[in-house]
Amino acid sequence: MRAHSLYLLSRTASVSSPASPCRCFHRMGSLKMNIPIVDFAAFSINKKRVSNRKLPALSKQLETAFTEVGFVILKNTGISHATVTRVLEVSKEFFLKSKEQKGPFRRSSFPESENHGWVSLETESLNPPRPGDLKEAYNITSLQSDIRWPPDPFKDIHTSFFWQCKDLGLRVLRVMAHSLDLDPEVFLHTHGQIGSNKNATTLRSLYYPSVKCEEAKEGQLRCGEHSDYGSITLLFQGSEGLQVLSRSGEFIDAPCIPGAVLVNIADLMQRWTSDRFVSMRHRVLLPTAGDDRTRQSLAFFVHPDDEALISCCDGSDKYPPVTAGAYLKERFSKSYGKT
Ligand SMILES: O=C(O)CCC(=O)C(=O)O
Ligand SMILES: [Fe+2]
Repeated sequence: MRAHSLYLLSRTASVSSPASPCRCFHRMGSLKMNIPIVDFAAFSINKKRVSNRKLPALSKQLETAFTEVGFVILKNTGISHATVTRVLEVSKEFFLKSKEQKGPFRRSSFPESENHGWVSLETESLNPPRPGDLKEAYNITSLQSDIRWPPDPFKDIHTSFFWQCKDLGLRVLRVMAHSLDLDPEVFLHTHGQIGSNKNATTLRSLYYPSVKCEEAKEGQLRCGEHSDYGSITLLFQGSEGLQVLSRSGEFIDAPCIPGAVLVNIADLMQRWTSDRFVSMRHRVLLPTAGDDRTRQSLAFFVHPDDEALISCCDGSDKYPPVTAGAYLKERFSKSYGKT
């Protein structure tokens, strides 16, 4: 699902007139994207053993969501709202520190893990023609014992959340394999090294500071239009603000349901499934004028192991085989190209 217009303005949002100093997009109405809500209790991470009885129905629901919308909302995953709130709270303590305190954790200061670390405001453009995104992020890609961490309890809280997300991500992938009539283990084998330096899976804590939209640059957003790069993404939103591109080409507000997890297909998975599962673009607009609230979210980007060779699972040659590591390197070079 690639859309080609420069900034992808949508009918649900309009840019303020040139005469106005305010550069916000203004949301019109309260239409919400119709994303299927699926009860994942049968595969909850709290269940040591899962019964396959519910697998056919569940895999059908995921198949419908991922072929038609590219997104699904999972309830009863076993990751509690309280856990998410605590991770957001501890992350925020870090983001509120001074630049000097955050500097030593900057992305690119961890030679053993290229994507790991703090991303400062306007450093990344997820839609490269736009100015840098008005967000900060902390990427946790490496859990090696010698990696430096911000002060306690950052490490423990984020590490424990990382493992919960890994568990949930692998359970979702198992159900997806069933949806695609593949060996149930196929995605598990290709995602065997999550948490090691041989796999790029990343827990990213995002912080969108308060913005005065009249001070933003022309075309600048909190998070530019993009699709994710890996296999699937688990997204935990602290508050509303995400918009998702519909199949009819409009950006529509995604619901934010406390305790639920938004899961989307990412680009490598779309390629892997020969476009059967769709990786849809999404974005976070600037707040409307006078809204000085900050926003937070947690994204868990699930990636195959760097060495995993991704070729179309239907046996077609729609896309040439590519290793997950090489593909990701190419994508990062574009989104961080302007630094
Ligand atoms: O903050 C959000 O809700 C979305 C962030 C996102 O899409 C991303 O970082 O890839
Ligand atoms: Fe994203």
